[in-house]
Amino acid sequence: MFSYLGSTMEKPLMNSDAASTEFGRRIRRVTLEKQSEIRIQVHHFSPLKLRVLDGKVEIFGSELPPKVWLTFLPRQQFAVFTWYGATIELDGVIKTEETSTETPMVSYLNIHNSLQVQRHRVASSTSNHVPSQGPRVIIVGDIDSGKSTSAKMLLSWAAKDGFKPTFVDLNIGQSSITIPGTIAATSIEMPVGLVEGFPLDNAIVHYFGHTTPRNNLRLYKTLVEKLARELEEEFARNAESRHSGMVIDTMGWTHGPGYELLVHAIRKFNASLVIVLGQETDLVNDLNKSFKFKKNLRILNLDKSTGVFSRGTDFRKTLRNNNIKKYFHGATNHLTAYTKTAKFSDVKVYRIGDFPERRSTSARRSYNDDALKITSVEIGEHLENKVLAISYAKEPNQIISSIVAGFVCIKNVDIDEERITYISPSAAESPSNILIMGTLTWLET
Ligand SMILES: Nc1ncnc2c1ncn2[C@@H]1O[C@H](COP(=O)(O)OP(=O)(O)OP(=O)(O)O)[C@@H](O)[C@H]1O
Repeated sequence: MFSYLGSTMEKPLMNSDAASTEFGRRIRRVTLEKQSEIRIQVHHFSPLKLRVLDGKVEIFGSELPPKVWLTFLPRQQFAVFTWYGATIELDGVIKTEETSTETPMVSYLNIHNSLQVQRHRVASSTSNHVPSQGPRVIIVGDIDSGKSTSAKMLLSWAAKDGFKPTFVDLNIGQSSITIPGTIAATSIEMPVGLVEGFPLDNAIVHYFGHTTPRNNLRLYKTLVEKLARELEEEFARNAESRHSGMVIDTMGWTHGPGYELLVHAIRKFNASLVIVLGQETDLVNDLNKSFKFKKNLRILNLDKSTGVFSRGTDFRKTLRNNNIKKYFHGATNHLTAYTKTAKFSDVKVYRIGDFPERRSTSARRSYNDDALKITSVEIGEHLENKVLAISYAKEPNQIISSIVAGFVCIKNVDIDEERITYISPSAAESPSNILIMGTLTWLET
């Protein structure tokens, strides 16, 4: 399990009096009618505070506590939705805002209700005719079609109703559980945190090391298969998780090799429901053809919410950087990472497969004989700013089959002194000296 996190030092808090003086001046009240939502994009450089004055509201399936001021991060994009009407207060600068009664929430809730019926049926059945497996939902669609958001909703609603579904995150470009470039799963026991996000301490994490599967399609598939087997083993031991099923988030790559990866994931996780988001007639037809003979697989096409934000390349890059920053410094940047040093001889760095260290389309290789080859990497300045995973492998040949304990980021490589300086979120000694290198880098700003 994911152990190498969580003991980071708390930064001293800022004086909050000054903030609260300013705070009173900008408060704005918004009344939401029933089944409507306010869609908000927080300003890029300052946070937003929000509280519920009256009624019940939820953000992507997580209910907000009444009367408590909650802080949302710069750039955060979300919708505050109410089923029966509510009044909220906002304090801070908003980049964009829109209120709408046109939401797909009723259709999402209908899906949740049908999943709950299945969960209750498998949990209470003693009959051999009823499968003991809870629903396995995989959400597919174009980029920015709302896949991660709808996954969050289905998971949070299930957790609120007492189940413990497993969230499987295959979206290496915009990972939700931990840093980008990971293929991971975690059990959801309570609605997903509005700012903190998904629980990390019991997550099963594999490091792919790249933000696009094109760098090594074979490795991507291998790690997906590995994770699927690990979850089957977990479900065999744990009836509660098995009955609760899983919700799988995927990448927005739905054509060519991207489509093959979707089909592969649907098969390996033995999905029972594919939700296709958006106007994707071709994708739905292709999936229907590919799974013509798969019994017990439903393919459902749902509208994409008009509230989903489209995010450009630069914004996505910033989100990836923020995600890595969150790992080292906490969701609200309130933690200080530990700076450590190690002798070259104390660490062993490996790479999986053959990939260009810098981005170059022409040099990309995706499916070759070397795709799963483990090679030792010479320590040098090229490692500066690289994010490396700490593998639980005891030997290099176990690297692909092992999960990772966490990540470090190399800050400096001193060739003369043969020492590296790196940051880590944990004061504890690293559980292993085997590190995995991909193309993921992070430059702290
Ligand atoms: N109804 C909504 N109102 C406001 N913002 C929303 C709404 N639904 C989704 N969003 C925001 O839109 C952005 C894109 O949504 P989401 O991450 O769910 O899409 P995705 O299909 O998973 O994207 P990708 O494939 O690129 O990972 C996110 O920032 C999300 O918080």
